[in-house]
Order: sequence, then structure tokens, then C-alpha cells
Amino acid sequence: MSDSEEDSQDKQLKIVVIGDGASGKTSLATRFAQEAFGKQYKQTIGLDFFLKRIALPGNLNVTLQVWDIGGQTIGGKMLDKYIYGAQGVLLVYDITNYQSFENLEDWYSMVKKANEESDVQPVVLLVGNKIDLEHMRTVKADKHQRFSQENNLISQFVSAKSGDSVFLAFQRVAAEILGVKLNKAEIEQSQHVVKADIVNYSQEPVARTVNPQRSSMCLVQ
Ligand SMILES: Nc1nc2c(ncn2[C@@H]2O[C@H](COP(=O)(O)OP(=O)(O)OP(=O)(O)O)[C@@H](O)[C@H]2O)c(=O)[nH]1
Repeated sequence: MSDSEEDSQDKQLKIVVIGDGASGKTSLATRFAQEAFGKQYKQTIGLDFFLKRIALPGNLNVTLQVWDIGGQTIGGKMLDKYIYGAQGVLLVYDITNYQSFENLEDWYSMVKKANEESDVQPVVLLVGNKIDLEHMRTVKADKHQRFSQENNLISQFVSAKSGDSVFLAFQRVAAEILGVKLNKAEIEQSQHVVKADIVNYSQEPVARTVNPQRSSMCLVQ
């Protein structure tokens, strides 16, 4: 295989998104992969998948497999298996919900437990979501910084609603995994607030269920 053929084959990275129910994990994945946001809350039962191809500096194309894991899986038997083998983890809380921040200890323990036997540990990004609701913030920024420093995590504040820094969050994780350095211009470009239409979900009160045939596997470029 020639160098150029080899270069044209994308690397795939498994990125899991975990954190309390309603902290905004599905909204972040949807914003990232589909550039859309839905106001209505639909609990994720089990997990959902998204795929998105991004370009990193140096003409490096990489496909992110985003595993959006339902908040209710915390006590369940499957969580270990979902997290296992992830190269990147987004540890998400809602800045207006203190409990969602406190529960990060448990979520982070699950990440460590799922990977205790592997040599390579995933890159973990601490994500404070809903910064469009700054006026309702209950988790002070210094608490966020302390948690990230104590656990040696990279960190990012985002808003799935406005799109603020969502692409940057995923891009930073991918860059960190692959040892690619993002320069200031690339970071500023990825911070942009995305303006997009609100998605109108159907009104059925039925929660999504895990069903591999119906799983929302989508590729957006
Ligand atoms: N204002 C605001 N609302 C948000 C934001 N992100 C998510 N939401 C809202 O928060 C609610 C929960 O969002 P989801 O993305 O479904 O939360 P989740 O973490 O996937 O929840 P589970 O499926 O239960 O694990 C929804 O009503 C979203 O519209 C945000 O950045 N800002």
C-alpha cells in the first residue's frame, strides 16, 4: 500500500460520553454529530451511537465513534463493558445541577475500574455543560478546576444549546489521544457558537430503547 493510500484510511476512535441523566450527553453528541439541538428531554435507555469524521492539523482525518451512554446505567452491569476500550471519555455534568457534579466521583471511578487491567488509560475530558445558563450556575468554576487538577484531567466548559465549544471539546480529546497539538487559531475556530434550528422531536412520551437494528448510527462529514 502506498503512503497516500495509507493516509487516506481514517483512524477510528471510541469516545464515550458519561455523566448523570439530563446533564446533556445526548444533546452534546447531537450537537457535535448533527449540528442540531432539541429542547425536549428524552431519556437515553442503554446507549446510542453517533459517528463523525473530523480533520486534525496535519491533514489527519479521524472518525469519532461517539457512545452516548444513558445516565441510568450507573448502577447497571453493562456500564463497564460500554466504557471498556474507549480511548477518550467525556465526563459530563450540568453546571446548574450540583448533584450532577458530585456524582462525577462515581462516574470517574467506573472509568478507572473498567480500565484497571489495560496498559493505556483513556484521555478524560471534564465537561461542564449548559454554560448558556450561567445565571443559574450552582457549581463554581474553581470547584471544576480543582476536580480536573486533582485527577489530572483536561477540561472544557460548553453549551450544547448554543454550540459553544462543543466541537472543540471533541476535537481536543481526539488531538490529545493522537498526540496532535492544536494551535491558537484552530482552538478559536472551534469555539464558535453554532446557529441551528431546534429539532422538533415527536411528541410520543416513549423513551428510546436499545435495539441494535434501530440504533442511530449516522455519518456526518
Ligand atoms: N439550556 C441548556 N439545556 C440543555 C443543554 N444541554 C442539554 N440541555 C437540555 O437538558 C435536557 C437533558 O438533555 P439530554 O441531552 O437528553 O441529557 P442526557 O445527559 O443525555 O440524559 P440521559 O439520557 O438521561 O442520560 C434536555 O431538555 C436538553 O434540551 C445546554 O447546553 N443548555
